[in-house]
Amino acid sequence: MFRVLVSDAISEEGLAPLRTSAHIDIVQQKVSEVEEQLHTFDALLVRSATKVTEELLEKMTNLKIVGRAGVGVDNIDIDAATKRGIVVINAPNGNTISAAEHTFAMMAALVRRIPQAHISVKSREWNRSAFVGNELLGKKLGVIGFGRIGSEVAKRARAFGMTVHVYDPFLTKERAEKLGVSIHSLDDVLASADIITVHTPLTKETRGLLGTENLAKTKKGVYLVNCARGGIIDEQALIPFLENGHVAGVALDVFEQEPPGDHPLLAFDNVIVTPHLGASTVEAQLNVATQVAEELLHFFEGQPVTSSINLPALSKDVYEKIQSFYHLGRKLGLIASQFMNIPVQELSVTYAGTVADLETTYITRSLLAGFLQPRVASTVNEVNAAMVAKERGITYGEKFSDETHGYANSISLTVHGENKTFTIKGTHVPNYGDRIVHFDGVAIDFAPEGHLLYIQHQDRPGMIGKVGNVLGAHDINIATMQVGRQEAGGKAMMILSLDKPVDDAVLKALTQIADIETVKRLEA
Ligand SMILES: NC(=O)C1=CN([C@@H]2O[C@H](COP(=O)(O)OP(=O)(O)OC[C@H]3O[C@@H](n4cnc5c(N)ncnc54)[C@H](O)[C@@H]3O)[C@@H](O)[C@H]2O)C=CC1
Ligand SMILES: O=C(O)C(=O)COP(=O)(O)O
Repeated sequence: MFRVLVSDAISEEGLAPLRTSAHIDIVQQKVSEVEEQLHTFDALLVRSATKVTEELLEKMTNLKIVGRAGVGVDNIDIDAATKRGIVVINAPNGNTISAAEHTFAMMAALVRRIPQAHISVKSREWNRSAFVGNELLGKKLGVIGFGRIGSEVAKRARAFGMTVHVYDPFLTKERAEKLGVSIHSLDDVLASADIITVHTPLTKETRGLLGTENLAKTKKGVYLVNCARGGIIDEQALIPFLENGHVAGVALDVFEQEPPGDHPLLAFDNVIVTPHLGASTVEAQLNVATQVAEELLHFFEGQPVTSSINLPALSKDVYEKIQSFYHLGRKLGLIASQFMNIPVQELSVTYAGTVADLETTYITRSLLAGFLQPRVASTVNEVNAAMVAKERGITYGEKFSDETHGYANSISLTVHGENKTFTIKGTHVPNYGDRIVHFDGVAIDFAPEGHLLYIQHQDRPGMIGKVGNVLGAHDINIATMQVGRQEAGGKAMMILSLDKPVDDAVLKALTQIADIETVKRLEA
């Protein structure tokens, strides 16, 4: 049973696919109402109200996934989630149109002073001359951040006969041309626009993007719109520009602190506001809830999630192709880590044959996770493997080789430790399974499954019998046994697959057999 905590208001209809699953238990409560149960939840579903802090994640010890039914994830500590191997997903496009339409509605309301006029008429006044506005036709709209919402706002602006000047450092010329807008520097947009609307995420770079210095570069009489995130326009810095009339009006759907309380900006007649309503439509809420609910179902079924913030994107098609290699990678890492149970500095992974053409980032992350898992107490998975490796000073790299040595595909892992280097190579045989075909310089062939025993010995007659005797005396059944050697009479090895794990006494008894040099337990 998977327990899902839904801590913000999320569309009931969108959650329906989760409700129909017999394996999912949904609890709809605020975090503060379930303090005692926080450690029991596998998933957390939020909008922007719940703050998913490191402190909260610390308490949610069983948490595997955070779903954001919306776009902005600035309320989620992504680094803290990643560190704990918690997948973070969002619904990147379910509310785009609603947010763009709200932005446009705010912009129109701002220049025609609709909210002020509305309040006036409701107060039984009829003062037509007090609410003379401006037309949008022919005006220059400056769009800062030209992603999904910014571009939808621009389309609507063009339909209103506006010219659109865009600043987005990541926007290509081709895309801008296709959408009928022109790219400019930030300074040019600031200096030329009659109305400026911001549509970036809130990041270190965009916090305070419209602060004192940049506001001073805007045209006198400029209108500003922020339906993205509070803080992109610096609220404190804005006040003097409103006081001296440099800024003609501001429309805000979002605030640095939500709710803003008794904020000084609210006192200005030409500041119009809504309580973070950009995504608040029936349509958008159904879209985003359905998107995250479907992703959660995939996740719990062990399928890939497509809109993760902290995992490489993986479609179902690609996932199906890499699935076998993903498991092989994990086994290679796991076995190598136990064999090299010493500090290591570097892992080098080489892909050859058909696997080399696939999305190997994911396979490498799985291999890394397998390698790191026996070394760290907390969960290591594809989400946090790279971060954990970095923390432990382990570097890793991928190589691609044309040399297949007769295998249709192979993954080879070389681990560099202080005084030792170890290489293991595996292949996946369709409809048969994973095989380890090279182990520490010796060609061999065994399945990386279950309780394995590695024995390195001198190549002498009778070794197999001696090992069999010791295991038999301890009532340990051998399922399979593979032998390999570098050369006749030289270094040789056995890999045994056993029905149960061996204890220290058995290891000791095996080590005492003459000509046996090393014995290691390997769990795969
Ligand atoms: N008010 C509301 O209810 C809603 C607000 N939002 C917010 O709207 C914003 C935009 O969302 P989307 O368009 O979906 O995101 P997006 O990721 O599609 O677009 C963001 C764009 O900002 C650009 N960008 C990033 N850093 C920049 C910088 N320093 N300067 C200029 N451009 C920069 C990116 O290149 C990208 O094109 C986000 O902050 C999101 O949280 C989204 C939905 C509803
Ligand atoms: O999706 C976003 O980024 C939003 O800002 C919408 O926030 P909400 O889900 O309405 O709390």
